[in-house]
Amino acid sequence: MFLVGLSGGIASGKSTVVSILRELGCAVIDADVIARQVVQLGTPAHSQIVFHFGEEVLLKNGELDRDKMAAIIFSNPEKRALLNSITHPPIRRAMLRQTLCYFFLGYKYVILDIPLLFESKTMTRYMKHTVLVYCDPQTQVERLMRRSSLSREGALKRLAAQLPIDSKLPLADHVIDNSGDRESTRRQVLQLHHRLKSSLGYLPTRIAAVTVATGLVVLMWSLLRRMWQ
Ligand SMILES: CC(C)(COP(=O)(O)OP(=O)(O)OC[C@H]1O[C@@H](n2cnc3c(N)ncnc32)[C@H](O)[C@@H]1O)[C@@H](O)C(=O)NCCC(=O)NCCS
Ligand SMILES: Nc1ncnc2c1ncn2[C@@H]1O[C@H](COP(=O)(O)OP(=O)(O)OP(=O)(O)O)[C@@H](O)[C@H]1O
Repeated sequence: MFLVGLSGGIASGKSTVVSILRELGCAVIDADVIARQVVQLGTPAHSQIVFHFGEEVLLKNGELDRDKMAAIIFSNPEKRALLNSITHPPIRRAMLRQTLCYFFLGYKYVILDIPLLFESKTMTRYMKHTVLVYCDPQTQVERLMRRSSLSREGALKRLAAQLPIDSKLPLADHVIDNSGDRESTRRQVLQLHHRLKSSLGYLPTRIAAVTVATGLVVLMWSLLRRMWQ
């Protein structure tokens, strides 16, 4: 069993890649989806957000006003660190629970879609493979502006809240370049899928090696005991 960490930059195409991997039957956990669940009305994180940011970050129905929150945190690194400190611990716990569920269901590997994977100092060490969904920064800005109806300035602020995508290239084991069309991305995802599946092939070999080693230890132990008796 192993974990695959998938990341990228904002609007680089992580969700696009994830939907292809899901079509192929892979188990994928999306940190952005969990990030929405952990701040729902009535959760401890929601109360902490209200305590630290005030009721002005809420909609009339009491839910988090995500546009307002985004405007605050993408312009202010201290506020961003504060929101991260509230949301990241429950996000990590929920991801761990979902990962265990997938392993109990028999999945051999689970793909974790974590936007800030390479920004985190520790998370990559739990991943057998890391995947970067790359998109050249110019295309990334254009797609972000189109997708979120943001001004260029607003889009650049969001990019600045993350490590530059080019600096993540040497940190990843696999890169999917989503700067081109969707068909090219699909082809690369299929190749990645084959590579992940073939790395599973090593698992029986490792299990066999551990079994043989354990057998040898037991055999030597019983021989030594007979010699002493
Ligand atoms: C600020 C919030 C309310 C904005 O919500 P919104 O619906 O507009 O965006 P969404 O959640 O879909 O995120 C879109 C993308 O923004 C980027 N992003 C989100 N949060 C952060 C952050 N704290 N730092 C840097 N980039 C971020 C990621 O690339 C993410 O994929 C929301 O992103 C949030 O609660 N962020 C804090 C939790 C977090 O760090 N999430 C990232 C995954 S763990
Ligand atoms: N190859 C592509 N060609 C054209 N448009 C694309 C391509 N890939 C993704 N897009 C579009 O770019 C936008 C961002 O893609 P997507 O939502 O997959 O990125 P993301 O990395 O998941 O974003 P976020 O960081 O916000 O979670 C979407 O509007 C999507 O439809």
